[in-house]
Amino acid sequence: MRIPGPERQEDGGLSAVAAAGGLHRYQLRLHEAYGPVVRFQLPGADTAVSVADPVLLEATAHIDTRPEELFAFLDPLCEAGNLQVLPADEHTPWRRLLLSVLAGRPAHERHFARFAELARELADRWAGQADGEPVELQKELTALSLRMICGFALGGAETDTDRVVAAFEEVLTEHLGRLYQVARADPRSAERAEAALAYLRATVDRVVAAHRSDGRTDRSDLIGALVEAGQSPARIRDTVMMTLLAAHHTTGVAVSWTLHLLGRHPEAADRVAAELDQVLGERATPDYGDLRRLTYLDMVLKESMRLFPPGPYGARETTEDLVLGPYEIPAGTTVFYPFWAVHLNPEHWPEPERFDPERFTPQEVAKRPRLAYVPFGIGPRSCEGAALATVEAQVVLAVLLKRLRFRPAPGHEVTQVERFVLWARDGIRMMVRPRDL
Ligand code: HEM
Repeated sequence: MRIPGPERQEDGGLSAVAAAGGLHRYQLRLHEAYGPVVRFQLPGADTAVSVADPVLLEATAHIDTRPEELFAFLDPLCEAGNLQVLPADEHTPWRRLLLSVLAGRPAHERHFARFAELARELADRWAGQADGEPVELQKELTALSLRMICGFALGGAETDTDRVVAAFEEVLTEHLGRLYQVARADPRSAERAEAALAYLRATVDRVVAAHRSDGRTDRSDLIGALVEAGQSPARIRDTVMMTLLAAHHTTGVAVSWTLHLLGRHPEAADRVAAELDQVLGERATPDYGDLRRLTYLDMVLKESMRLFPPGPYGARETTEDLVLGPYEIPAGTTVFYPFWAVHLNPEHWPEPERFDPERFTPQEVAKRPRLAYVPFGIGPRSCEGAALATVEAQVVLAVLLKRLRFRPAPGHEVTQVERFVLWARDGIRMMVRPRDL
């Protein structure tokens, strides 16, 4: 059966996306009009097939190839081949290695105290915020998660975290600016980004050299694991760069969207605060072992990533013919993953726009198909950092919400824009006050 979809447009689909108010709204409209499988013009990829039904998605979950053209903007950040589009035979061992560190409890436990300390410093600063002055959550929380992941990936002692953070920001401003065709304020931005990238690579090389000379490594050490597995110096540099890139915006925005939602749902914020009081007592910060007892906080975080998935899309390329329900998809097709639209599919999420953490009780989760909720993507190219990101987000939320209360800044409108991550166009400004006041 022929896959339904709109007529082809001369401009490659750009004006249709713009007229809908962005790719997400366009996806919602397409799926409403044509059903769960839609053929459409995806800017940058000619034709793609979008799948918004979690049961049909299962038939794509094994695909291990991404379309190269959609990820070409990351080429300049990799020296040994773009990690997002590595061929499957190279990707599989690399993924296994990353998972052995990022998903492992030893790494989470080892870095936990530092994560909590960084969150506490931010809570201290916000607690002292002048009365009536809002804070900008998105900027501060993405900066916080960059600090966390720098410490995680590069270790502490020999690395100047402030300088690494500043260098990474330079690289990001230039390369994301190119992607989104945003004019850079600094005419020397490209030159500075090149120098910053060289500095970051040299920093990784120094950490690698230190590992080689002292020969010790354990399962909590990313660079140690890469060195031990015999990865080339260029691949190690690329992996650190990609980890910083994948980790900091996503985790920071997950926390800021969660606080945004709690600010608009005081009854849920009260319940989170009561849970924190019960689990932590007088303690200001959780231990690693406390996290699994913060069940309501976890439900809130999940509901937030359903409504505002930090990574709203994914894509694959079929390497063989595929049957999707009544449709046949030939090899070489771009399959577009509209994770955000999947999260709003009314068949599995009644009143999909409503914030309701109760959707994530174990009983409710068991009623839904596995792929109805996919904030970390699908299959062999899904996010290797999912477990680490969850620990980071939980500890930051626990520390902030034990101490502080957030409410919307009067007159500030929060507007979503789809970038590399789901971003708030003008930031997320909120009023913060200590809970005991
Ligand atoms: C809340 C935070 C995060 C969210 C929502 C998120 C989400 C995602 C999504 C949607 C993808 C694409 C998956 C797909 O195509 O199926 C992805 C890929 C990836 N993420 Fe995350 N991520 C987060 C944090 C992190 C962290 C902390 C790290 C590393 C420490 C990380 C490392 C990666 C890597 C390396 C990939 C590429 C996967 C591959 O090609 O094998 N992410 N992430």
